[in-house]
Amino acid sequence: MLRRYILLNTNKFVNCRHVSQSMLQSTVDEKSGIATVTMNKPPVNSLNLEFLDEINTQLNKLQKDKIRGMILTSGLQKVFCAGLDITEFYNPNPDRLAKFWTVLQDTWLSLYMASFPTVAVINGHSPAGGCLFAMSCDYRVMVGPKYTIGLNETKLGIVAPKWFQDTMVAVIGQRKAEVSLTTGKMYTTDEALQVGLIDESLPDADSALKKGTQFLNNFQRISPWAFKMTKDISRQPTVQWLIDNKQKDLDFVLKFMQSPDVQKSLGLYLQSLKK
Ligand SMILES: CCCCCCCCCCC/C=C/C(=O)SCCNC(=O)CCNC(=O)[C@H](O)C(C)(C)COP(=O)(O)OP(=O)(O)OC[C@H]1O[C@@H](n2cnc3c(N)ncnc32)[C@H](O)[C@@H]1OP(=O)(O)O
Repeated sequence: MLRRYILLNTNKFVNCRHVSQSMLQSTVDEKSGIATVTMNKPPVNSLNLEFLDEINTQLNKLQKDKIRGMILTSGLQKVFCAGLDITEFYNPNPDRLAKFWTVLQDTWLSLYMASFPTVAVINGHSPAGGCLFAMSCDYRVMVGPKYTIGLNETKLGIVAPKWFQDTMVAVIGQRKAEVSLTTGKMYTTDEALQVGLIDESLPDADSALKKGTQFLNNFQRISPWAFKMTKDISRQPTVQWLIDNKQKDLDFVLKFMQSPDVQKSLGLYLQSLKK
């Protein structure tokens, strides 16, 4: 559907195509070809099976539409994305858990290897899976100073899978990633900037969106083919393990998540969140 002059979260009217409207809003600026994909699943954009499926479908559609770049952001007040929906793991139905994990693997591959340049405008907290999504974009602009970002899995009594860990290593390096992962460190915006987990920190969402757009505009003078080949070569070592081990990764998660110790930790963590 083509709609002109719709209001974007920058409070500016722009010429754009409205692609979808549900838990995910996607608009494409017709002049620049840049899509803004806004996650809008209250209260915290937690990634459950249906939401992940919608994100993956949208990423594949944007790829087919040959957009020139994408900004991934949140429509919520103070959360970019709270990570994977923990209720998918707690007392799971094995069939649903298998579908959930498979869609997560596919969504990550679609985002990490997107043929177009991607920017995460991190306008709220971004733990665990939220941090994974941000790290999978080509550039990260975060609104500071009050939000946090990191892979906090050990704090839940669980383990970040190899491909989560490898994604962090690719962004901040082996040593910093190891300390960050083992301690389940959640970084403040300033700390994240210092360690290289984010590329820029801006005081408000509007300036962060502008900065993200500026980054994407760099690619107006770069051939999409040259961009994609370069990104493929750079990211291939990080994705190859999952491509070769999707079933093994899934089998491990199914077994791990059904173990009584892990269920106990998750139950306690869920309870602490409710408090
Ligand atoms: C050898 C190899 C082994 C490999 C084995 C692999 C095993 C699998 C690995 C799985 C990897 C997991 C990745 C993840 O992403 S797990 C999710 C981690 N996320 C978190 O810890 C975030 C928790 N949430 C928060 O910290 C806060 O909610 C947040 C800062 C994001 C926002 O705070 P705020 O005060 O705004 O909101 P509330 O805390 O009041 O939350 C509102 C309601 O939302 C519920 N909630 C929050 N987060 C989640 C979530 N991730 N999933 C489900 N539900 C969530 C929260 O309970 C509140 O609910 P109620 O309104 O009902 O109280």
